[in-house]
Amino acid sequence: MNDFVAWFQHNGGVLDTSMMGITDFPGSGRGAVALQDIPENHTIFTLPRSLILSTQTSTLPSVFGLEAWKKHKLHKGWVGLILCMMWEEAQGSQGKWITYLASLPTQFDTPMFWSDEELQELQGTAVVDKIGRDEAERDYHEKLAPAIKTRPDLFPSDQIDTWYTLHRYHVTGSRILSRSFNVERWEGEVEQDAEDVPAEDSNEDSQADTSIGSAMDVDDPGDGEEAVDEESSDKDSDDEEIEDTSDIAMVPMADILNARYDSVNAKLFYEKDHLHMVTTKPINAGEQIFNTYGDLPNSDLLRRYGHVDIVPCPHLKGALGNPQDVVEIRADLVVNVICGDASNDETYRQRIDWWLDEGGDDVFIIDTDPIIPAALTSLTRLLLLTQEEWEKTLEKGRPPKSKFDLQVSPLLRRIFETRLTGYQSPDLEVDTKLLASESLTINKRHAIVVRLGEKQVLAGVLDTLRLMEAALSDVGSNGSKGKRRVVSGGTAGETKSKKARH
Ligand SMILES: C[S@@+](CC[C@H](N)C(=O)[O-])C[C@H]1O[C@@H](n2cnc3c(N)ncnc32)[C@H](O)[C@@H]1O
Repeated sequence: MNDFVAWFQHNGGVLDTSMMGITDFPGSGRGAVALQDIPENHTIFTLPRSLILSTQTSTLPSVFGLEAWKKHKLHKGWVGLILCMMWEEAQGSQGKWITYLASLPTQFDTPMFWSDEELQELQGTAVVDKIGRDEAERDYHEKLAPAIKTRPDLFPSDQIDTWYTLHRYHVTGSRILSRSFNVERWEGEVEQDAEDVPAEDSNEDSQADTSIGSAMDVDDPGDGEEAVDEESSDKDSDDEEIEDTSDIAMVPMADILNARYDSVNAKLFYEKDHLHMVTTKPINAGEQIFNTYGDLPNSDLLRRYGHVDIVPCPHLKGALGNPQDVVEIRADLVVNVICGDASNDETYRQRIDWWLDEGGDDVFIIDTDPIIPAALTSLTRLLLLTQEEWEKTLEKGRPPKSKFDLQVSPLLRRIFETRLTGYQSPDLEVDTKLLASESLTINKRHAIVVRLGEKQVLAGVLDTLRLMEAALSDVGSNGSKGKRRVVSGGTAGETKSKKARH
C-alpha cells in the first residue's frame, strides 16, 4: 500500500494524509478511514485526469491504430478497456499504471467465479441470468484474441499465456465491474455534438458516477448500433440507455473507498484537469469514508461487487436484511400462470405481442414497499379479456386498467407463489436456519442472504395481497359493492416495472 500511495503522490495525486488513512476492514478489504474529524465539503484527495486509466488515457488504442481498433470492435463495450489494462500490466516496470494495477485484487467473491454447485444456491434469484459469463467469453474469443494475434509487436507470443489469458480477462473485467467510474470528458475535449453533453457538465464541478455497468453486462447488438449497457438504472432510464463506454475509467485511490447502504459520506467530483474526492457529510475520527455505488439490492451487490449489505430493516420489523432488495417477476411467468398450456395460442400471442409493441413491461419489480405493480395487474387483466373485450381494447389502444378484484386476486397469488417455487426451497425458515449455521462458506452465505431477501419481499407482497383481499370483502359485506374500488399501486408502466432483455 505504501508503494501505491508513493506512486499516487509521485504522479501528481494529492492525498490529505492528516485526514485519510488506508486500512483493512475485516470482511471488506482495504478501505479509507478518517484519521481526525473531517468537516463536510473537505477535499480528501485530488488526482490529475492523466492518472485515470481508460481507453482515452492508455496509449494502446493509438499505437494499435484507431481504425484497426474499431475493425476489431474494441471500441464497443468493455473489451477495449480490458485489453488496455491487460496491456498496461504486461508492460511491467515500463507501464505508467503498473504500481496501481499491482495493488488491485486478483481474486473475487463474485458469482462469475463460482462453481456450478455454488451457482445452484442462487437459483431463482435475479443474479443467475445476469452473470454474463458466456457473453464475456464470446467477446474474448471473437474480439480480443483475434486482435492481439494481428500485432505480435505489441503482444509478443511469449506474453500471451501470462497476461492475455481468459482467466486474466475475467479478473480484469471484474476489476472494472467492481471499481470503475464513469468520468465524463470536459466540454471541449468531447468529440461529440455539443447537444450530447449534459448541461450540468458545462462549467461547474460534476460528480463522477461509480460505473455500474460491466464487461459482462454489455450487449453488443451488432449492426452498427451503439453498445447498450442494460444496467444503467441509476440514470432513471430504461435498458435503451446508450452508455459511452469510453468514459469508463479506473480511478486510482477513489476505488479504495468501500460502500455501505445509506452510508455515503464522500463523492468524486471532476473538473477540467482534476478529480476530487470531497466529503458530503462531517465524518468523525475513526469512521470509515464511504463512496457508494448507489444503494443496490443484494442481488446486484453480489453480482457486481461480491458482497451483500445487511442492516436492520423496517420491512422486516428491525431484522437484518437489505431495504433495497427486489424481486423480478418476468412477464413470461405471468403468461404461463394465467394461460397455462394455451400460452402459445394465437389469441394470447396477439395480446402479448401488442402489449410489448405498446411498450408494456416484460419484467415487474416488487420491492420492500410491496405494492402490486399496476402494470402486472393490467397485463393479467389483458390476458383475461373475452374476445369482444380484447377487440375493443385494440380499438381504444389502451391496456386494461389495473383494477384489483376477485377475478385477478387469486391469479396474482398464484403468480407470486409460483415465483417462490423458483428458489431451491420456497420456505423462508429453511434459509433463516441455514444462516444461523456457522460452517457456511462465504459464497453460500451470500447466496442464502440474496435468496432469503427476495423471498421476504415475496412474503411481503403476499401479505399486501391478503390485505387487499380483506378490503375487498369489507367493501362487499358493507353493501357498498360497486361504489369503491381497490386498485393496485402506481400507474401502469411506472417505476415498479421495467423492460429488460433476457
Ligand atoms: C471499490 S472497491 C473498494 C476497495 C476494496 N475493499 C479493496 O480492498 O480494494 C469495492 C470492493 O470492496 C469490497 N467492499 C466494498 N464495500 C463492502 C462492504 N460493505 N462489505 C464487504 N465488502 C465490501 C468488495 O469486494 C467490492 O468489490
